[in-house]
Amino acid sequence: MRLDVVTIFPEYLEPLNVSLVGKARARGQLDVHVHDLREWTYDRHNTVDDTPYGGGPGMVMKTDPWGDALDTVLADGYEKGSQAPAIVVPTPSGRPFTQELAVELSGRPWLIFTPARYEGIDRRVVDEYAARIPVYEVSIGDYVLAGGEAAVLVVTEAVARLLPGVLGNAESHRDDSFAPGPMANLLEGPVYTKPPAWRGREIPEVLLSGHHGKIARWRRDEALRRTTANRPDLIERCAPGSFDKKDREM
Ligand SMILES: N#Cc1c(-c2ccc3ccn(Cc4ccccn4)c3c2)n[nH]c1N
Repeated sequence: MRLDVVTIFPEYLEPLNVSLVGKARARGQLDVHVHDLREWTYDRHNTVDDTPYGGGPGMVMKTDPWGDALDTVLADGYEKGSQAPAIVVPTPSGRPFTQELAVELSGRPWLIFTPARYEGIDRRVVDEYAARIPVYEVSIGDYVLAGGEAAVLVVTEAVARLLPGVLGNAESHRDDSFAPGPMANLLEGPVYTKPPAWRGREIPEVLLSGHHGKIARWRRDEALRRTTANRPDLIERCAPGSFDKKDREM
């Protein structure tokens, strides 16, 4: 997968050099290019913003730098053999970024992220490119950030971990919160490791029993308990009859 990021804060994307994404880059599973939007400005102040038409607070990011940057990025990718790009626009007004959307994006060969600042990008930029390639406008949550770079880090990590061979244990996806299967729409339950006792707190006995069926049942019960407590909305999403009455009275 090729990832391009166009930003006025390229240093914000330094975390893409470390940990899971950094290792995937080193193994050649991810080809990441971070671009400084100001390289496509030609005035002495490298201006990327201007006042909003219609008045209102803040500034809007100008069309030309984004158009020139995206044209250059697209030309470079095509020239190097990349195909089927999609643009990902982080925005507070976007569709919720979910595990399902992460799975969809992980199936694409080339993502171009356009994290903006100020009040966002002139709408005509999105309209220009949406006319010829898929554009995903996504929000990582119901809170307001000052820009889209943090969202790029979130989306990139959620997508990269789904790429074949990136997560060491191929089974790890199976128990993901929100992943399809028996744990779909359930949050992960508690996890434990050695020592068996710590400051007088012991491990749930079932986890030391070696009885895989009982352990699986306990984990599912704990996931249901945590989901009921923290995300009752997810319980409603589960298929009717997923849990018998006893399950839900825990
Ligand atoms: N994803 C995501 C986001 C963002 C986000 C993403 C990109 C930009 C570019 C500028 N701003 C500031 C801003 C504040 C208010 C109204 C418009 N724009 C962004 C905020 N906020 N919250 C999320 N879940």
